[in-house]
Amino acid sequence: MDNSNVGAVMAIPRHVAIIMDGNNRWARKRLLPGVAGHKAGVDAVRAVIEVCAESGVEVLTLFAFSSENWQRPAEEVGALMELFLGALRRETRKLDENGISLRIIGDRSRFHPELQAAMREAEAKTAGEKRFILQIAANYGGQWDIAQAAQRLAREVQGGHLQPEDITPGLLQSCLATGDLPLPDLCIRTGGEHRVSNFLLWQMAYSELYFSDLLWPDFKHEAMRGALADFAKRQRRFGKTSEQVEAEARA
Ligand SMILES: CC(C)=CCC/C(C)=C/CC/C(C)=C/CC/C(C)=C\CC/C(C)=C\CC/C(C)=C\CC/C(C)=C\CC/C(C)=C\CC/C(C)=C\CC/C(C)=C\CC/C(C)=C\COP(=O)(O)OP(=O)(O)O
Ligand SMILES: O=P(O)(O)OP(=O)(O)O
Ligand SMILES: [Mg+2]
Repeated sequence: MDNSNVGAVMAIPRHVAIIMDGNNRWARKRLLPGVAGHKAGVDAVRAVIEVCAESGVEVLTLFAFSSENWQRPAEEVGALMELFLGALRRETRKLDENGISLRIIGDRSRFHPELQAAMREAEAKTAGEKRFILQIAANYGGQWDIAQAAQRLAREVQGGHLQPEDITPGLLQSCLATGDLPLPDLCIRTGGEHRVSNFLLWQMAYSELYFSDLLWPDFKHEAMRGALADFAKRQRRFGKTSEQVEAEARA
């Protein structure tokens, strides 16, 4: 499977994925409740959308809530759900007016019906040919994504529409929640931890990883531009040698 894409040549990532970590620590440092950190994090969301859209990035995927985050205290989970609902109600029109299409990936069945309805409405309102796709991962887990793709394929085999040997990495990839989008070229994690926490496990096979010690609410325009500049300096080899990649660039 060819995992390379145009972004590799132009040095602008087509798809940026971000683990927005460090909101609670940001709040604690200010003696504020954790939810104040999540609220402050929404401004950083706005800043990275602006920088990515103006830089020519096509897809931005933000990890807003993992399949493991249900284990947090009930008050925090409740506050996050309120924040999601508020953002959907407040920001959908602005997204549409700015040529941004919203998509939500993850298992929605566990969300309150009101939140599920707001998600569907926001997606419908912003659907269509857009310059930029904002993808929010909510109740998302990379392991869940691979399992749901396997289930879809198993149903096809069971129905007699597919042979087991037809299941290739490319076919499985097309059944992931991000199936029709380019793979993430750049994956950023803020908050100083160096792990992927069950984010886009399959899709990150060849992503460039960028770790920032900044806590998410502090990751604004300048920090995002710094991450893009760092990406532009990297040589992506996809298994080849430097010499091969350089020769291809000259050709
Ligand atoms: C288009 C184009 C090309 C234009 C060019 C011109 C140009 C520049 C245009 C600019 C466009 C412009 C003006 C943009 C402005 C932006 C705009 C129009 C709107 C802003 C939109 C906005 C604020 C939000 C949009 C989202 C939305 C409408 C709704 C989605 C609702 C939803 C489901 C989620 C919302 C996400 C959100 C807003 C907040 C979530 C809270 C947050 C910040 C982070 C949560 C952090 C958390 C709970 C965990 C951390 C990360 C994680 C999920 C897991 C890993 O961490 P964890 O700690 O669990 O790991 P360990 O246990 O330690 O391992
Ligand atoms: O963004 P969060 O809630 O994961 O914060 P922290 O990592 O500081 O606990
Ligand atoms: Mg965290």
